[in-house]
Amino acid sequence: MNEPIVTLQNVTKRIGGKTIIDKLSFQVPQGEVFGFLGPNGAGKTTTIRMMVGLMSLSEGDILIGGHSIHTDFEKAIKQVGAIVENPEMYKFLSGWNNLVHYARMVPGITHHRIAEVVKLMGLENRIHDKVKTYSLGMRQRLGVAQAVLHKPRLLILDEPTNGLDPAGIRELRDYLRQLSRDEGVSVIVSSHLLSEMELMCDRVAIIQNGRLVDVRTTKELVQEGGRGTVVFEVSDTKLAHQVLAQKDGAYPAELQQEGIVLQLDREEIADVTALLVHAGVKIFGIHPVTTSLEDKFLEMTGSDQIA
Ligand SMILES: Nc1ncnc2c1ncn2[C@@H]1O[C@H](COP(=O)(O)OP(=O)(O)OP(=O)(O)O)[C@@H](O)[C@H]1O
Repeated sequence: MNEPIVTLQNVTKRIGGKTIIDKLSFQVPQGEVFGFLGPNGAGKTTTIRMMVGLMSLSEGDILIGGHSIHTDFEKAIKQVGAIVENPEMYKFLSGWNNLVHYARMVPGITHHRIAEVVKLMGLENRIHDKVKTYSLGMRQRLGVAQAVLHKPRLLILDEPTNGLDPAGIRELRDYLRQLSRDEGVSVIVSSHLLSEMELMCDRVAIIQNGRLVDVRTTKELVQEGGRGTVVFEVSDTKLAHQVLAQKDGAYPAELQQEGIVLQLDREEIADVTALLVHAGVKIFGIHPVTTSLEDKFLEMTGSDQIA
């Protein structure tokens, strides 16, 4: 693992005698897109507010680029760009003028740098239009552009995909990946949307009730996801059913209107496909019904609060 950009050490937050965050410890390696995943009320926003200095810690420490948020606050926070609540933009100004206005408050930001981030976030064609004419996705990207103007090493976005449609989510993901590649910035995004995290992140920390459940690469989570429901759309469902029935109950299949339905892990999907093709059954489609990350999440947290 690279040197971590963020280290949480036993981070605890109590409000009014209630423990909201309970001894949370994990590290975010540099250069990763890291997901902070948990059901509503798990404590994602509270943790992020502590990471960006908007809220004090009751106990523990957060190191950013090796600097303690307690003893070296200025140096720690200088390395962070963030969108915690909706980014405040002047809707009647252009995107460009919003960035120029913001840049006046931060020493050392040139017009050249503004143009650079505008290009990085794919806003160059519309940057001189008023923000009120922007789509939600464009406003989010303008917010990200603003947050990275000062070249932070770490970008933190709280629920950045809220309200975006799937196309907007994919677009944001691609721009964040590009930003991570081109500027070497590490990105932390929080979400309760598992399918998004799977697409967007290299690694995820899963939290529930203010406690860490697990930290895994999304690849590991998907591979370990266990069995999921898979629908095979085939030319002859009866023949397919017979072929699988001959395998001594190894592949119990249900016949449904849309095809045959089985509970399989990844390896078994390949085996069943080979069996059917070998028996002369045409396969028109193989559709996993739930993503394995979602199954894994339910298994880990026992929560039904997923999107
Ligand atoms: N200022 C506060 N006073 C009392 N309780 C609070 C305060 N802020 C947060 N909480 C509680 O702490 C818990 C965690 O809240 P938090 O907003 O961090 O969760 P979250 O994971 O970001 O959830 P969501 O996805 O709904 O935003 C919740 O039970 C919330 O009610």
